Amino acid sequence: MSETTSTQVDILVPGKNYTTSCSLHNSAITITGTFPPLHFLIVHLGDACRKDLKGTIEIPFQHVVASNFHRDTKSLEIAYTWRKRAKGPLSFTSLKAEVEGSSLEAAQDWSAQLMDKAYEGVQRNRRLKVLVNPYGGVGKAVSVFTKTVEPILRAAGCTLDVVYTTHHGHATEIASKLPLDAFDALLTVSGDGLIHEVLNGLAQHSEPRKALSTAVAPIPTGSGNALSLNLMGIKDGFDVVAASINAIKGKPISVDLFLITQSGKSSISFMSQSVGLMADLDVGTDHLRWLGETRFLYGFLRGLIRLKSCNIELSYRIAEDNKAKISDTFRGMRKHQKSSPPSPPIIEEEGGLLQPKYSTTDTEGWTTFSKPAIYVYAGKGPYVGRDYMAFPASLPDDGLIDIVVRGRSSRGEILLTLDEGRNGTHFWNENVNYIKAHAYRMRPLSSKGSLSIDGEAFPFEEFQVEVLPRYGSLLSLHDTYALDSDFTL
Ligand SMILES: Nc1ncnc2c1ncn2[C@@H]1O[C@H](COP(=O)(O)OP(=O)(O)OP(=O)(O)O)[C@@H](O)[C@H]1O
Repeated sequence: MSETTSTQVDILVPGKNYTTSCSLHNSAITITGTFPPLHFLIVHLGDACRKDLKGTIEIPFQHVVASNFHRDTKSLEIAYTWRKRAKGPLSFTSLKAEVEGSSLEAAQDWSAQLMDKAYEGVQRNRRLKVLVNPYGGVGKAVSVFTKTVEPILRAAGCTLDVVYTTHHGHATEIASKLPLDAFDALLTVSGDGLIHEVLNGLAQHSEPRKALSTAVAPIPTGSGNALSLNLMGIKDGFDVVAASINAIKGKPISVDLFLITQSGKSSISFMSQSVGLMADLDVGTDHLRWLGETRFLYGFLRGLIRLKSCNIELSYRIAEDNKAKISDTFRGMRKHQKSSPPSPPIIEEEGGLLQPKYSTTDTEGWTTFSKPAIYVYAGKGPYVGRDYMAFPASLPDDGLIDIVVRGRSSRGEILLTLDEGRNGTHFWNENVNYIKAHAYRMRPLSSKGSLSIDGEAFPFEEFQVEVLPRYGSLLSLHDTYALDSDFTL
């Protein structure tokens, strides 16, 4: 066991035909005893529930969803998540048993202590607004929600207000009128498209800053689930059980958002903007949602066959474009910044949120990128897909946007970069420019092209982007982006 010095409240639990002993430690409970063969086999292959040869399993507190002791029946029920296979997804289960050898008070106290530890520093019984997109991804959101996610949220004592979206724009309508004090968090059972809608709805709220401070938590059921990957990591990013744990136990973190201005209209982006080859991944593959993530590969290959430079003019308000310096800052922040500093008090801005600070005609202090490019990809959050860490130097709240510009290249070179993109090493590729900026602007120099913002198609027309520092709030179990602990630039 990893912890030995701790609260030791043991309870003997004779189940229907087996006996176990539960103990509280510093970071986990242990259940020791003689298990019936099937239960033994299942439990002991687990990773979250570690084993030893004497028949002891360990359940980290973070995996404990609920513990209830029923005095009338003297029964204890512990609901928790665990992995059947070390690299497999999380499953939700519960252990039910009768308590023996302890007083009612001791058992009650033990169960209460377990709950205190399982929810340390976290508000329990969250009030959740849940938006389920029946249309997203491969169309399984409804059954995933009702069969897998909802039982976990209910077991955790959450109050749910569930809406199944009926049309494009529905989530924006709901978020724009959200009664802000009625909910602790807003869950999207969807892909990134619905999150884009939700954030735009919150920005259109009568109290936009307060509305945007509502913590958002994604349950990944779309074809693009980048936000979930960034919050939960590669291993758990597509795991709806892990995402449910995040929804009930994640802590709010502040993140930067982007304000997009195009043709006098403003909107919010939280993830990325792309033109050129990388926009082809999303734009025009919408009708292939049933393919799941494969639609992005199809879009990429189609773009690669047609390969051409994107005819645009890019300019930006630069913060840094020296890769060594960007890398140094990134490593320093990862090392020292375990959690974001507290958010400043919310002050609603006059004239509403969606007022750009930079005029679109301003040129002073703007740098123009003059070389030809195959694509420009700008955004926040390292992963844009499971196989593509587009912005490896991204930090959730540095007040900057990362801009990646791929210079003119052969198809072979691009394929190689794509492979480098799995772990972000394209950052160092000399044909890749990596810029940290406060704002940028893009002007198409021809009428043909694609612009993708957060995976949605936008008109291929001039637009400007500026960072809204720490305007957004997300739930996270990791305080920052969930990268492998050994990841470095
Ligand atoms: N009932 C509905 N019918 C049709 N479209 C809907 C419905 N509800 C939501 N939508 C739209 O579905 C789109 C895709 O949503 P979502 O992000 O959940 O799925 P996705 O497959 O991951 O898409 P993307 O990869 O583009 O983000 C959103 O733009 C949203 O407006």
